[in-house]
Amino acid sequence: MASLQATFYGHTYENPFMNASGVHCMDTAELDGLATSAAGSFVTKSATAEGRDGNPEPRYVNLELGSINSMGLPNLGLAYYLKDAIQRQTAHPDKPFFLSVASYKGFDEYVANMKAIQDSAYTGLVELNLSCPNVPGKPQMAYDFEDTEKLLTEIFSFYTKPFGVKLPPYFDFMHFDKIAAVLNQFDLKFVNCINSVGNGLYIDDETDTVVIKPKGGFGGIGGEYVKPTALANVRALRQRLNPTIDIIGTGGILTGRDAYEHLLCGASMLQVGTQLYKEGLGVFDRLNSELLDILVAKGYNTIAEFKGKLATLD
Ligand SMILES: O=C1NC(=O)NC(C(=O)O)N1
Repeated sequence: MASLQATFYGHTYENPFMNASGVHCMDTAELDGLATSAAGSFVTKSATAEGRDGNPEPRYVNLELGSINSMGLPNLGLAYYLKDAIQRQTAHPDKPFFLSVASYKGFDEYVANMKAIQDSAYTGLVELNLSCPNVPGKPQMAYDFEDTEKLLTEIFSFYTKPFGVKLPPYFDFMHFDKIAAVLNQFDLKFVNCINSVGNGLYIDDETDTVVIKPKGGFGGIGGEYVKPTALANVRALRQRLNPTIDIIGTGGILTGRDAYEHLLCGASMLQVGTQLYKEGLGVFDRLNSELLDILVAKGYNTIAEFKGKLATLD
């Protein structure tokens, strides 16, 4: 009997599907919706030290082939998500989830946020977001290899709980090599590839105008547009990272086939952003059904039978 069970950091999830941070995860009510949906797990909106309104609207637009966003890390603040997470881990110890952490101010805030989690009663997984492309004037941490190494060195000097990092897309083998060489030095539990493809531009064909307000219309791109880049990053990082570091595949998952391809490239868990925004929580019922149909059609009983087994033409 085919099963979509996914093992990740010592827990067996009913299926590999989750939301992508930022979608349907702003507050306790939205998180409760994810927790009772067909998703195997879920992640919170990236928290900064203080709550933030984020960038001016319009700041998210659905497009025919995906989405563009420049939210600017709107969130209710780390203390809110920590309180929710501690209540949640106590009420449902059998349903682990991910707490996403970012930084508005840069290096020092990343450290302070991780110190706050280390000193808290939260014992679950953390997704350290090193790749928000939408804070005006702030570079994406993970595009600075030296700073990323410095930050992880500082965090691992005090942080003893399990965590992983959310990466931006890379587009050059030299960059795949460099980020993997940095990450392989640390006891990371996972890497999430990819965050949105940063600073794209979409023009409205009736008004000849950009469609989002922040940064003159520049925003992170998600959806069908990004699947080839997402698959490449999952595959390249899987080929380069220590096997102890799992991979979460994010980017361009609209169908069971897209999910299957991310798994072929080596992903263990799968995050859905744009299509969850467009379709709502029912997307998880559909994706589970479509992915299961693919396993059955191919004669697989488990994901392990094909995970990471993308064939090449050599
Ligand atoms: O990491 C992020 N990626 C995005 O595409 N958008 C959000 C945001 O702007 O808050 N953050």
